[in-house]
Amino acid sequence: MIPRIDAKALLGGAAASQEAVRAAALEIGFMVLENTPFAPERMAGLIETYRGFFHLPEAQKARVDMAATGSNRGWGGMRSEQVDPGSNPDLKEVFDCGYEWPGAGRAGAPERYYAPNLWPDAPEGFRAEVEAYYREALGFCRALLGAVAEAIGEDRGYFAEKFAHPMALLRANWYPARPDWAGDKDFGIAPHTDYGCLTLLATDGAPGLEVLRRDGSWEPVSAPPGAFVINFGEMLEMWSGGRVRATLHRVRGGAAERISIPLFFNPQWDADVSPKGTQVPVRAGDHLSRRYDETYLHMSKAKG
Ligand SMILES: O=C(O)CCC(=O)C(=O)O
Ligand SMILES: [Fe+2]
Repeated sequence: MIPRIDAKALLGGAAASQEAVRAAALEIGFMVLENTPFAPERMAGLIETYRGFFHLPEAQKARVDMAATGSNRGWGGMRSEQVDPGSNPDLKEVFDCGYEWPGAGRAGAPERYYAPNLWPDAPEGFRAEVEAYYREALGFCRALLGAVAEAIGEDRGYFAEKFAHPMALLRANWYPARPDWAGDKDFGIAPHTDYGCLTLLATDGAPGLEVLRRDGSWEPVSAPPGAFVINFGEMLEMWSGGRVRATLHRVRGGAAERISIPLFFNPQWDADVSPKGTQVPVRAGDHLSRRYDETYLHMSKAKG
């Protein structure tokens, strides 16, 4: 069972909440956070703002198509991403924006990790609302990662100091109703693990997300606006020496459209995410680049 945890109690240091997070991180890889600082109305509004964008005519969305760029900022159309080589490309559209760091080049960071965002001219107010959420969600993720570090027996700052310029990516997923012709290899998002440390996932409350249990069955999980599904990614699994679990999950897609908004909380590009005591460093940027090249089809094509 995926635990449901009170965010206020957790961030206030309540021992029972910490214990629940510890079990979630080390055994399940998923948890639901309730009683968060994000009001349900605000999150429902954000979802409607993204919906307004996804419902625009295709030609208008194409003006911010990431496929015309070498990076992953802006709109990604249907089947533009394949998260599982054994399944077909995903039946979803996405809108991605990320961390902008004007000094990235001077610091030696490759441009792709901190590429400039692309903003559509509609719906009105889209950019301001999304940017405000990005900033606040980033702050919340920082606090949360500190609490997770503590819960698994590390210093609060153990991971946090590698997030000065996080390669954090805010995405909206739009899953239209599952088409009649869809088969066994067609998913809204095929089974995958997330690439980074921690994912803060807001949803419209509709079911759809399923998490792989150890017995091989799939457990549905949902959270209404204002609550979040949290899961842990590949970098945190590596960084913690395999203690924290990055768990497979998927969305098949249903009769009605569905929107989810994950914030992938990734460390800064040059963070070493190898386990303690290993001789060979693993740079966060290299891991992310490899996974991006494998999944965004416009990037794997660009590589030849
Ligand atoms: O839509 C969802 O509930 C999950 C999305 C997801 O797993 C992802 O974007 O990585
Ligand atoms: Fe995911």
